[in-house]
Amino acid sequence: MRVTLGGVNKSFAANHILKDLDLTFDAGEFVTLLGPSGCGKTTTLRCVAGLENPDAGSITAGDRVFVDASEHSFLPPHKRRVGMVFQSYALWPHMTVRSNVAYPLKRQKVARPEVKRRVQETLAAVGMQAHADRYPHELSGGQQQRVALARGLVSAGGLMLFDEPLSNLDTKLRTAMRTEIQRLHKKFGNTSIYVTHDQEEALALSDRVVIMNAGRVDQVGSPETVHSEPGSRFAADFVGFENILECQSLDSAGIATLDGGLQFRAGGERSSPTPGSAIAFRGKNVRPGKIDGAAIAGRGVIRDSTYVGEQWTANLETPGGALVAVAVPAGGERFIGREGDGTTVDFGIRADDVVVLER
Ligand SMILES: Nc1ncnc2c1ncn2[C@@H]1O[C@H](COP(=O)(O)OP(=O)(O)OP(=O)(O)O)[C@@H](O)[C@H]1O
Repeated sequence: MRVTLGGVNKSFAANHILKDLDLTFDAGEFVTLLGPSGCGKTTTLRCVAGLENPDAGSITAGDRVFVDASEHSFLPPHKRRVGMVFQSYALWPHMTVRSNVAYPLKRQKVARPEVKRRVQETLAAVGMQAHADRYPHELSGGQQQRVALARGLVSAGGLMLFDEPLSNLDTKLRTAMRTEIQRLHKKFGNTSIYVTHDQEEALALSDRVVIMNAGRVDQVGSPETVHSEPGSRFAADFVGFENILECQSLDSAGIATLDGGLQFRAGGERSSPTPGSAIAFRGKNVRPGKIDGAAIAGRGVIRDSTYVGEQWTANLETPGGALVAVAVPAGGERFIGREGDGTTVDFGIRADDVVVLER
């Protein structure tokens, strides 16, 4: 089911939360809304579910109009046939697993034999049929989340909404449930809209990632694109580019002077800097020594070196006062761990590891 949001705006009192949101989700696609706390992800999801009513704009799903503010039309939530899974599971404590999953179908006035069949089928799909007669408090967190998934799936007429469903689970279970969500998404073929602030989760699950910033779409792209080619300073920072240096000036040969006096010589596949642009690179791409054909080459004093298990992190303080964050694998041949704070080292960054940010 194709879902389209056109010009969606939503305010709570004087706070303008969603600002002219245009988004399209293709049939059967898995799309994640990724962004920091408060950027409006949940509000977007709640507008699609019908739990909030946008002040302006429209939302359509397939050939159905969920809401069109200009026409004052609003389809109530239970008529949208949307499956929703919440962080808190939101299971009814006084109902068995079976009754929890059957609940949305009963609200839709589905005939009894069909309710029975669909509940059984869905509980089997999430591996919970053996626990059908238990109550939520008799289940582990992971099992409760499976029931919540089943309840969402049973009522999803082509559209599933997930609001940080894995946040309450421990790391190991979270990874297992991620695989499970992917498997169920493929099996049921719903369009899935998934909200998270966890970058790794978004990359692992999605066909496309929507990065949201303060109620607007900042960037939309494949997981690979948003990870390696962020479109803005905000997106770069959010997906973990530790270094974002402003381009202070540009000479006629196209060499940019960055914060702290570092120089950037454009090359490779990436575009050239322009005045007002910034340069971003990851700490793991800062290489030790003098690098042949480096786009950025410098020297810095190692500061703040910290061992964090798999790697060392540190800042390299350049003579011009810039701090360049580095992350190097622990136990390797590379600098930081061996040299330690206070040592001056050469470093370089290759052109292919640098992204030029125009906004
Ligand atoms: N019912 C409400 N009344 C007033 N303000 C609200 C309401 N719901 C959300 N907000 C505000 O809207 C903003 C966006 O909230 P929303 O829950 O959509 O963000 P989010 O991106 O999902 O963040 P989080 O990851 O923390 O859930 C926040 O500032 C929040 O306080």
